Amino acid sequence: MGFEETTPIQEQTIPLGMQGKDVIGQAQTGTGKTAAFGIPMIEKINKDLKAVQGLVIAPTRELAIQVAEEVNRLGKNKGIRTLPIYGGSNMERQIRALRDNQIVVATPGRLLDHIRRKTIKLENVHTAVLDEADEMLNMGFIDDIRDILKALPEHRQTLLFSATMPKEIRDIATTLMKKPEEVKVKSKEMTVENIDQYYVEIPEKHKFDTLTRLLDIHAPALAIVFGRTKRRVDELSDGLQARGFRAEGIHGDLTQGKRMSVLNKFKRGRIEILVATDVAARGLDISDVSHVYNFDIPQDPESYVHRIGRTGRAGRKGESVSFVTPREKAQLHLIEKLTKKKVERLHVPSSDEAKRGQQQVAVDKIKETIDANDLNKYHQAADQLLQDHDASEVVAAALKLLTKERDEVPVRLTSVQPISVKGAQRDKNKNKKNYRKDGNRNFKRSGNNKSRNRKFNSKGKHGFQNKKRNSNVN
Ligand SMILES: Nc1ncnc2c1ncn2[C@@H]1O[C@H](COP(=O)(O)OP(=O)(O)OP(=O)(O)O)[C@@H](O)[C@H]1O
Ligand SMILES: [Mg+2]
Repeated sequence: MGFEETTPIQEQTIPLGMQGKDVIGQAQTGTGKTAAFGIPMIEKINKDLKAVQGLVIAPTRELAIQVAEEVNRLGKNKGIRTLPIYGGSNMERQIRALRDNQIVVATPGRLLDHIRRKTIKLENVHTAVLDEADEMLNMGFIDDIRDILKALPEHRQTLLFSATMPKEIRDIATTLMKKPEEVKVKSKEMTVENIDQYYVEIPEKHKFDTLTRLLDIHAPALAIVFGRTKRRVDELSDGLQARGFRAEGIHGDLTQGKRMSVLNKFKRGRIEILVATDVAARGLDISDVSHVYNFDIPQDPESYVHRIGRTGRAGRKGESVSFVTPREKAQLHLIEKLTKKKVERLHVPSSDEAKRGQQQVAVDKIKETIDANDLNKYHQAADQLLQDHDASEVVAAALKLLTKERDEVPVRLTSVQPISVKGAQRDKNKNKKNYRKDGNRNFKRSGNNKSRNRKFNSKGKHGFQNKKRNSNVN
């Protein structure tokens, strides 16, 4: 797969996995936890036994598909096949496919359906993995997980992985495991060092204009904008489209087909902005995501870690910006306490700065075109133009043509209540129920494997450094 060295979590947990130990593995987002459990699982599969021997459980359909794809690639040379099973897809076809796959990656709901209908045989499962384990052991899923684990052989290895692992959840976890080894990759911060983290303090009513300005200034390759509710996501993606961005929304009320198609378009770069609820917060591995915007600050500090972790993966650089209304400052502090990392304040950009940002994109395009050195066909026309016009005039006209001038159509969003720290605690339980069940939180990964040949690195920082205070928001 082009990997040159193991990541720390892989180095520390693969040997334990091989020894048959139960493991709770915690490491930052994008650091290769999938292979950390996938490699030892594949190593222990008996190729000659045509039965399910390894089981991975993941919270969303699309994550199940992505993990199955990665494990499939890892097991390819050994001839080990991995099947994703998830709700919303054809049951009969899954039952047939189950016959020749030795590893299954499943969402809890659909797996329980198969267990209850006795359409899956689990007596040969020797390794079970809970990916995003703290999520899987949270209110929404815990009962299903207990039922699933009961259906597995007593003699088995259980592996739990996540970037976050609150203590209460870890305590529940240990009751489901046999003397687990706890591996926590040592790092100062819970978030990845190569994500530059910023916040803007801003009243609710100015958030949208600020978002579009930041998008113009940052010119992200691919960006994810997180909103708090499904309605919010719909309104945001409509608003962004109205201002000329290629944006689409994804949340639990859309059909499976629609979610898949939006996500695939995003991976191929046919849309540049994915607007999402927390349904897209965990596990998704899309390498070109350069920016994450928390349009609404997350209710749950753990969710912040996962959301911003959609960028800065496998040693790449990333940036995150969280919008905080004045009454939500306490929530930001709670996040900083969990991540042990200070989030830097970013000044709110003015509309002039946004315009300069758009022009800069045009300037960069021109520079890239010059560097590409393929202009022979244009020189004659260029010389002609320069005879008749001043050089600066010609370049300015070219820039004007290349600059996407933003149509500042007014966009009004339904306002939402600010998050209060107390409210966040109270709402937590209520919320977990909302995304329960197989189906609401799902994504797929494309076969986009470019840029695989690389080492993990976390090189020095770069990026915008506009930390001046200024709240000029017109
Ligand atoms: N040793 C390695 N060297 C280089 N790239 C790797 C290595 N191991 C895994 N990767 C790649 O790193 C990316 C991130 O891996 P993965 O999705 O497993 O991260 P994760 O730790 O599960 O993150 P999250 O907490 O967000 O789920 C993937 O594209 C994966 O193929
Ligand atoms: Mg993962």
